[in-house]
Amino acid sequence: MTDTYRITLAQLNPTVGDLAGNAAKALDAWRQGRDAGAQMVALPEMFITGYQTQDLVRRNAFILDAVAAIEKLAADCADGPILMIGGPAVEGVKLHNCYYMLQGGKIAGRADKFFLPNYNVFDEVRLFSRGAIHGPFATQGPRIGTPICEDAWYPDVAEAQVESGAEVLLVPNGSPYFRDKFNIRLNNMVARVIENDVPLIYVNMVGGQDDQMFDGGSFVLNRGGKLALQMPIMEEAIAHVDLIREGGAWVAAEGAKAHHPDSLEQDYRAMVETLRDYCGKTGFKKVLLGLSGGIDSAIVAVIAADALGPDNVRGVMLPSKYTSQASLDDAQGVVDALGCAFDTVPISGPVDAVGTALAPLFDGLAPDLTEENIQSRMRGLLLMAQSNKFGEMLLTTGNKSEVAVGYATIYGDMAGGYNPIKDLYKTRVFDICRWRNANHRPWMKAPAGEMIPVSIIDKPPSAELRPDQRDDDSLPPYDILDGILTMLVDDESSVADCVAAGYDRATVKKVEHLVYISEYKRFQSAPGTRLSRRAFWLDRRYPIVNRWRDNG
Ligand SMILES: Nc1ncnc2c1ncn2[C@@H]1O[C@H](COP(=O)(O)OP(=O)(O)OC[C@H]2O[C@@H]([n+]3cccc(C(=O)O)c3)[C@H](O)[C@@H]2O)[C@@H](O)[C@H]1O
Ligand SMILES: Nc1ncnc2c1ncn2[C@@H]1O[C@H](COP(=O)(O)OP(=O)(O)OP(=O)(O)O)[C@@H](O)[C@H]1O
Ligand SMILES: NC(=O)CC[C@H](N)C(=O)O
Repeated sequence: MTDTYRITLAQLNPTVGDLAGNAAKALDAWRQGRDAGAQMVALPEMFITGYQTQDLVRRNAFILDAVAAIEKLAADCADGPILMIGGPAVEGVKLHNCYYMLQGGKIAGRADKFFLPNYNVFDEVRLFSRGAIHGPFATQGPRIGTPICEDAWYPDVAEAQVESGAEVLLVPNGSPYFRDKFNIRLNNMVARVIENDVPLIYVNMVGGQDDQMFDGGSFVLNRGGKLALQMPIMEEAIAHVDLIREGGAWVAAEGAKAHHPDSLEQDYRAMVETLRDYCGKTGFKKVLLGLSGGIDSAIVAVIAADALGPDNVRGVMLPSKYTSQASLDDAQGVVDALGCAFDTVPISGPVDAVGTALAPLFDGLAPDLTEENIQSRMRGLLLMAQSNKFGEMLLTTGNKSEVAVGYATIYGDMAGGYNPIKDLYKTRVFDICRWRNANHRPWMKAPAGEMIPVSIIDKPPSAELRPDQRDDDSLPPYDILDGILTMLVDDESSVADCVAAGYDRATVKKVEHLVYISEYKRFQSAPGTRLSRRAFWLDRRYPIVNRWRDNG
């Protein structure tokens, strides 16, 4: 028995399915821990496979490969600290989400997850079986209980482990970001510490996976709930925590406490990091986007340049006869500030050609939305042609307000592979633009300063698909629209609740209707960064065919 015990916390970014790559990262962290004199190195939940695996983890061959990668890792780490790593395991016909202890060249133990989250973005009951609550792991230092992520959000698992002798809790996590989630995590972990009177070590994963951002922010709490160490958010980090036995109980030595930025900065960084990881992990080095001179495409260009570097972003202006000089100037202003490439491809010729092709069929019919949408679809076609030719992924630029009410053209401006602002309401797009113009951080690859010209922020939003068009011709003003959407979508409020909050009933009913009838568009839309706990895709799953309306 020793009276001090060093644990290395490895807040790292795995890639789903990259078993060899994830094992190499784990081995590197283990070496860093060994070189720092640690007795244990702790990685997050399901690190060997990456997270979330979704149905990939139901494939037998994948599970066998993952377990083989863990066994190889055990052999590679035979001589030195214990390695703790998350991964799947099969027990009879049951599949478990587990935390493995690798020691002495082999798998020395395994704890299975008890509480399987099955809400919002999680479907773990579909994937895994509940395990039995596992007792603490014996070490040369403290006995360590390991509730796995959701296990630590309820009292039962930690309590059972401490009752059976755990002196420290080590919680491996795959906990994805939504705005202000850190405090929810902290409150839950403080509760476990107070209930059980033991220190708690919380190790979270970091990095983007499809829509989700795993935001790291690992930490250590001492008895009484006092913060002993806090790691940075949204970046890889390694930290060592020394546990010291004092009067029969273990105490974590005070360590560095990284600053956590405010929610605007966290949202912005989540959009940058998820786009960076989406491109990096799928193999894209470059992106392109239609740059209209409007605010949505401007902020997406800046996010992309911060994620990939301005050299890897290309803006394309596709003017029509309705495009104003101000829009041309504003689009130019964004690329000048960012220093990224810019091309212009006028659409009037191909739009006229489509009109000519359809003229015999449309003869005698008045122009309407059909012709407006052809412009948008022509832009989608021309942008996708460039994506094919140059290997650049097309970004799509619809904000959450537009995505919610279907204010976008299917197969037109909805064309594209990833949408970083999909979960950002229009009113918050303005806040984010002002924030980025005034702030710069080392993780941003684009220059500091005013990347979004003030003229873009100040002008009324317009799709410019007909003369003098403005978004508020078709939609309520964005402050009202976003207020209603926040209630209907994010808070799941009733129509009556919205009216009680002061919104006009007819406007609420119109917005409700638009949300329901645009489900088919969202079903066919690009994935995008999740920033809230009600992002479109996994948090909110509605039928496409649906005649019910709230008449309250
Ligand atoms: N449930 C359902 N399942 C499958 N398909 C369904 C459907 N309901 C309608 N549809 C189909 O969808 C079509 C209507 O959708 P869609 O073609 O998108 O056209 P639609 O939604 O009617 O018009 C596009 C709207 O987006 C606005 N907008 C805003 C900002 C930018 C842009 C831009 O393009 O740059 C556009 C534009 O002003 C207009 O209000 C219909 O032709 C119908 O066939
Ligand atoms: N003239 C254009 N040139 C290039 N792309 C365009 C043009 N017009 C529209 N697009 C593309 O279609 C998208 C949707 O247009 P929309 O008008 O909704 O957005 P925006 O112009 O960026 O912002 P805002 O809504 O504030 O005007 C744009 O973000 C852009 O990617
Ligand atoms: N992986 C998990 O069990 C995640 C669930 C957990 N409550 C979280 O989001 O932090």
